[in-house]
Amino acid sequence: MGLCISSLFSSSPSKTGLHSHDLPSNSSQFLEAASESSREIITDPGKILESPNLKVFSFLELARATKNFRQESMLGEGGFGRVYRGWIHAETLAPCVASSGMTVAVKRLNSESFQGFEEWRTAINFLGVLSHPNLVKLLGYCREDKEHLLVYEFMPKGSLDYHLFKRKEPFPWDLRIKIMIGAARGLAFLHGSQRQVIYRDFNSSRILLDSNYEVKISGFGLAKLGPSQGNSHVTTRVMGTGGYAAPEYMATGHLYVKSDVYSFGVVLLEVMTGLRVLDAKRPQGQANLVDWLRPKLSSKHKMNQIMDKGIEGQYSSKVAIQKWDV
Ligand SMILES: Nc1ncnc2c1ncn2[C@@H]1O[C@H](COP(=O)(O)OP(=O)(O)OP(=O)(O)O)[C@@H](O)[C@H]1O
Repeated sequence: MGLCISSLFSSSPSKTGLHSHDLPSNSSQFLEAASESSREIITDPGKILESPNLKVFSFLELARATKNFRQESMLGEGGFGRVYRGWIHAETLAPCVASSGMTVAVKRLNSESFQGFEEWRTAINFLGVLSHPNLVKLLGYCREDKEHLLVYEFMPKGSLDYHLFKRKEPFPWDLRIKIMIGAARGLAFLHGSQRQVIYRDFNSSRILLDSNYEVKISGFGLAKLGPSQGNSHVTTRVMGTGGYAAPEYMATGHLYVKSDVYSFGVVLLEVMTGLRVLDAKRPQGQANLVDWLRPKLSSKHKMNQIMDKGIEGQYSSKVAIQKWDV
């Protein structure tokens, strides 16, 4: 499988984490106040595996596991393929009948897409060796003729963007906080290895949730190894999701570890306001959440105004403002 990524990491990847000086000021304040995390991050149980521990599935096995990729098994659709619910035996990982064994999410990449293939390969290279409670677990993959598939553990509570923007009742504050802490730990693990990993596409649809609303960062199709020694950034084609990508990366193609931290700050803003980063239906001047709200972030009074009205009373406004007080 092309790159041997595991050899590029140190064996103790989780010591540094997200340092406050790496963060946009608001995110930094949030992380310090909300997670009290430095001690916990040091004992983070993430690890880099010596070699990938992935099952190679046949296409037939995955067709069986997903009931032949039928419509009712579909969980969602991304830019490069569809994701299906499937069932495999928990120990042997062999396909089994629906509702027995363990549920998995099977991503079937569009066979004609070169970018889809690149994302498939990158996801295997990184998730094959990176193991952390806040990163989604890749169980295996399949490559047969033009077919490229990935088999992930199933995340029953869906994605953060669903809970923030699509469900009817407001998503509770305590879960929002819990999720941002989990996401920060996942990113801290990626950033903490000697040869850092830049996730590059951090956004609220990439934050998947297990049955206890524990975060599993998914995707990894755009992940990149961080700069080699002595360099501050890697130069690369501009990719990612509009609204979340750091402006200097968009302008120059220079990708920093801090580019992920910028995206974390954008998701944090979505979590605080309950609003999507980009929404052309909002009044003029408000379509881009960051452009609209950035000037308000330094004012305690204005901060109160931008918090999601649906969760009023669920948090102490003093605490919310303190976290943003810069
Ligand atoms: N492990 C999983 N467990 C449960 N549902 C999942 C899982 N992975 C993906 N999904 C569902 O499938 C949908 C599509 O996922 P996918 O990763 O293909 O989309 P994406 O995030 O837009 O990525 P891309 O556009 O890069 O392919 C997600 O929105 C989610 O609802």
